[in-house]
Amino acid sequence: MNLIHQKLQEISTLVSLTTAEVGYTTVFPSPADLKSAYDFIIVGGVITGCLIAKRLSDAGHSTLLIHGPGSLPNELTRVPLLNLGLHGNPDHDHLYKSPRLNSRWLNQTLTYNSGKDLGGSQVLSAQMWSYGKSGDFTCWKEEFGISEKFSNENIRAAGKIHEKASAGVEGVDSPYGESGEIDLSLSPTWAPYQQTFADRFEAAAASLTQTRVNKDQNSDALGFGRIIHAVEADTGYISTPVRAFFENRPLSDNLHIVTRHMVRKILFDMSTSPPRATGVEFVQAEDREGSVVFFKKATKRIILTAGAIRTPQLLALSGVGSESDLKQWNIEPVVTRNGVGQNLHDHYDIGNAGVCFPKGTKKYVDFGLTQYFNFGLHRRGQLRAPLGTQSYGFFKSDQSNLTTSKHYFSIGISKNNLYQDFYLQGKSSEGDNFFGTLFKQRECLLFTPTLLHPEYRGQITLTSGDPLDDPIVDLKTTSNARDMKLIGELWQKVKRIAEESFGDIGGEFDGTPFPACVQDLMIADASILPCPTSGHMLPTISAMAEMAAREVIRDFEVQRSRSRS
Ligand SMILES: Cc1cc2nc3c(=O)[nH]c(=O)nc-3n(C[C@H](O)[C@H](O)[C@H](O)COP(=O)(O)OP(=O)(O)OC[C@H]3O[C@@H](n4cnc5c(N)ncnc54)[C@H](O)[C@@H]3O)c2cc1C
Repeated sequence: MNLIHQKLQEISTLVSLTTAEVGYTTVFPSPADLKSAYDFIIVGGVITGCLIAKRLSDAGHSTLLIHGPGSLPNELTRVPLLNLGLHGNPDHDHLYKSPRLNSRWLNQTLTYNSGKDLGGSQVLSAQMWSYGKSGDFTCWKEEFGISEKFSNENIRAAGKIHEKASAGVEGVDSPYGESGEIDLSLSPTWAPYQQTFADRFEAAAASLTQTRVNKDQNSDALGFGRIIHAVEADTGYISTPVRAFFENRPLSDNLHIVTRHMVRKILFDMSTSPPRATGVEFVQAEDREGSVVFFKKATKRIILTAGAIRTPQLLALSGVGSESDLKQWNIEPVVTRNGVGQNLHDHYDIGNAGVCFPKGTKKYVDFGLTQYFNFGLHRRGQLRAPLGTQSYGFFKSDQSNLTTSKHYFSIGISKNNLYQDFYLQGKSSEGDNFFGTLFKQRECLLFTPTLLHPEYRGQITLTSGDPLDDPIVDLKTTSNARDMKLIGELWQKVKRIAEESFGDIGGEFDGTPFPACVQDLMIADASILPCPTSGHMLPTISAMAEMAAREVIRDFEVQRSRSRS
């Protein structure tokens, strides 16, 4: 673990210990006080789970949301950037492990971050919101047979309600979209560099993908443009699902939320065909013996939003899984589905490609202690843009030619980024101790070449029949020769752009294509996404959750009016 990370963790642990979970007690009853049956039970309080729970309960359905093993995100982790301190902290991060890679990859074990607290990985995330482009969704339909309902147009329309016009950072006032609970602000641009980078990106994109770059990344096509951050316009806080949907808002009596508990089984009625999900069995997250087991019924539906890793695990443990898993762990089959736990994938990401400018060579706002005070007292300043990321570029392959075997990649530019290598490898005259590097920040850029459509496919494997045990997460990222070749090429391209533009690039690369930042790989809920889009996951999955909630509400309205007539 790097030094800055370690310090941030210490700060966030301290904050966890000192911050009371104020104002939530009535919202979170103890399991003993719950009703025996609800209309809906939602498993996993991630952005999708929180959103659907809010919508269903507001529509009059009694709803139980069960989330574990974490609890509420603590106060200071809402401050952009300090949430990095949760990464690698076992109280807040599942820290899933891959099997050991082979010797060619240095026998390493890869670690995947995944949030434990209510809000799931969004609590750990960088809060960048950009949609993919229409070709991604066409590809879902054409290659994976996904319904037309999940077209780019429908996803964008559903996500639009959270794109709020606001001046997120001083001097920026760009109207965008409507208003919604997830408070999205636009980050400022890197105006002086924007054109230079756009030109350079375009040239590199053209040489790699033989296509042009489209400038408007947030329109149908992807290109170079601004990114939206989930930062509340009023407070500057990160807009987590908990804040967006539950905090300081009148809550419907229809909604009960239980944290620190894990659902360990979905219960089925086997007398119907196909079997019907009727309830859940759950235990306290620390209760490994399962000495107290709770059972709750769902009269209408159970909605699984336990994430890309735990949703397949829970399905398998409940008897909906591959023949081999069910047999190995003596699980009574409900329905055999060999696909459960397969087809796991995400983008490739190479980090650590930073360029630092010595202080004073360019115009920039110093990122010092005053920034923290400024944010703390007035919610102003650079910290209102999490990580200081101010713009982003995406390249794309020819949209008409989009298949999963074609590749995409993106390059991020970031200012005041807190990645270790920025600080420790930059040419700082301020020394490289923690405070020297954190508070005497120079102007930095981050390039993140990303292979958005890799060919590799990984899998989730059960390690036992105990739901509290982590499954093995094996993305098999290094298994595909074409992916490895492309990622190496991308790195070289980015390195060249950085070197030609600004001199030395931080970090050494020996020509071997190794996904260095793979431990920070993002895991989206692969149980609903057939393949990652070329944007970020949060807007797409929250838009899908809006659509799901609407559909469920409509379904039950129709049923109710039928039964009345
Ligand atoms: C470090 C990091 C940075 C990221 N940055 C960005 C970004 O900038 N932009 C972006 O769009 N996306 C980002 N992402 C990705 C984004 O956060 C995820 O795609 C999204 O949160 C995934 O949501 P999910 O529904 O799959 O579930 P997850 O967020 O994985 O959460 C699942 C939750 O369910 C709980 N759970 C699991 N099993 C059970 C059970 N049996 N009972 C009760 N609860 C259970 C888990 O504890 C967990 O908290 C980032 C992710 C990470 C890890």
